Amino acid sequence: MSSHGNGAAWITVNTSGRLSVPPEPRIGFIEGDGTGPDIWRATRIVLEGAVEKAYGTDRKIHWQELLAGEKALKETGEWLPEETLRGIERCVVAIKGPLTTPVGGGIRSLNVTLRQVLDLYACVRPVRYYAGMPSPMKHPERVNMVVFRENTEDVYAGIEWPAGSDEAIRIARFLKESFGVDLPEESAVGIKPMSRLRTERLVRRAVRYALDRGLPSVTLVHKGNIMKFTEGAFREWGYALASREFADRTVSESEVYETHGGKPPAGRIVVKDRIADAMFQQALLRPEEYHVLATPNLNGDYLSDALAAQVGGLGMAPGANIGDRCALFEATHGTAPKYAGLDKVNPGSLILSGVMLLQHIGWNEAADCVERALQRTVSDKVVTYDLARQMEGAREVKCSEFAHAVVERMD
Ligand SMILES: NC(=O)C1=CN([C@@H]2O[C@H](COP(=O)(O)OP(=O)(O)OC[C@H]3O[C@@H](n4cnc5c(N)ncnc54)[C@H](OP(=O)(O)O)[C@@H]3O)[C@@H](O)[C@H]2O)C=CC1
Ligand SMILES: O=C(O)CCC(=O)C(=O)O
Ligand SMILES: [Mg+2]
Repeated sequence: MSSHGNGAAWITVNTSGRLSVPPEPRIGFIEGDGTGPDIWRATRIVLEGAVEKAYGTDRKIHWQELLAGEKALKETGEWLPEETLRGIERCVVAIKGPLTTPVGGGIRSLNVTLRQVLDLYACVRPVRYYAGMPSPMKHPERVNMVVFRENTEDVYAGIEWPAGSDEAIRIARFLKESFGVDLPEESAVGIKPMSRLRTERLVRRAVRYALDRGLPSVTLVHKGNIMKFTEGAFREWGYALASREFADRTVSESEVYETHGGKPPAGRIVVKDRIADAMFQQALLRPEEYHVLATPNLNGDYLSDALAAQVGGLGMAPGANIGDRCALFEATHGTAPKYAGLDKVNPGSLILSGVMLLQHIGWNEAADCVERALQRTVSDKVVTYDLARQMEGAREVKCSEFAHAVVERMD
């Protein structure tokens, strides 16, 4: 990893996770596959524009390129070089474009590997409405939720074997002999591990997030009626954690009705739970009742794209993978391969992930500058194809032109 720039310095993090950010931090970036290079170029223009606008020459980001995905394979022969993992740890804060994962076979997800290896256990995906965005909802402005998705276990742990493999046959035999469980012939087998400690640290982060921001509720989203000992346990562990560690700051929804006459006591957030299928319809019909959602990995993946669609689509859906030490910011969407290299897709999601990065390092003036300018750009109906096709009277611009339009609107 090269380092350059006279004042460039590393961000450091203490044992309680507090960052110390120099005026000219080195921040890692992975360009990504598919449309990644297009949206990264656009994002960089916007973030640099905002830092300059907010701080003049007093602050500056020194970007450190880290290789992953197709570019890494081409340049190093590896999909995810060790140097990249060490680079993210060294930088403490990094941002990435999307990386391709083949369906069915081939390499396992590099995105998931990054989260697991670096223990970035909370996938945080805020979903909010920017005025003027097209939406299939009557009241998209009522959607304002933050998804906290467990990022390291569940069916994403990658413990699975193909139908007919020696391992799948041995597991089927073991299940039959030990537990009398019959699997249909030629069954593929996957394992869904969900642990108490990993559930607790995710829910703890979600509750703290709600408390820090004065948000009214945290909802545990699970499929515990069917998967009783995994998703059902997520619910139980989540409630237990909230009442044990945040006893005087939280109240469960059932207590609200049973002992508080339907009104939560002042200063307490309500912890509630919803079964995942019901949560999708609640998000459409009663979104204003939900603020922070804490959920296992698979539910969180599905929910993030669905919620994004409610406020304008995957083009404006940011995210962060956060651990106790490092944070890696990335859009909710993938590589959108059919648009690769066309300078066409919406860089909004990665730009807003950059806003989350700026907030994470405490550069709130620059973060606000981007958000204001982005809002103005959308309000002026200067948008990429995805929004233009849903808007009356929009001016469709390319990905790079959108970035310049945002910078022009900075104050
Ligand atoms: N974190 C990551 O790096 C992720 C990686 N992936 C990977 O990405 C690859 C492609 O996945 P796929 O299922 O096609 O999902 P994608 O999210 O890449 O794309 C699906 C559709 O969403 C819309 N879309 C996505 N990004 C944008 C954008 N920036 N601006 C506007 N519209 C956008 C496009 O819709 P339309 O066709 O209507 O224009 C696109 O065809 C897979 O290999 C997958 O594994 C997927 C998710 C996350
Ligand atoms: O890793 C991938 O390719 C897909 C991951 C994904 O969809 C997500 O994290 O939202
Ligand atoms: Mg996804």
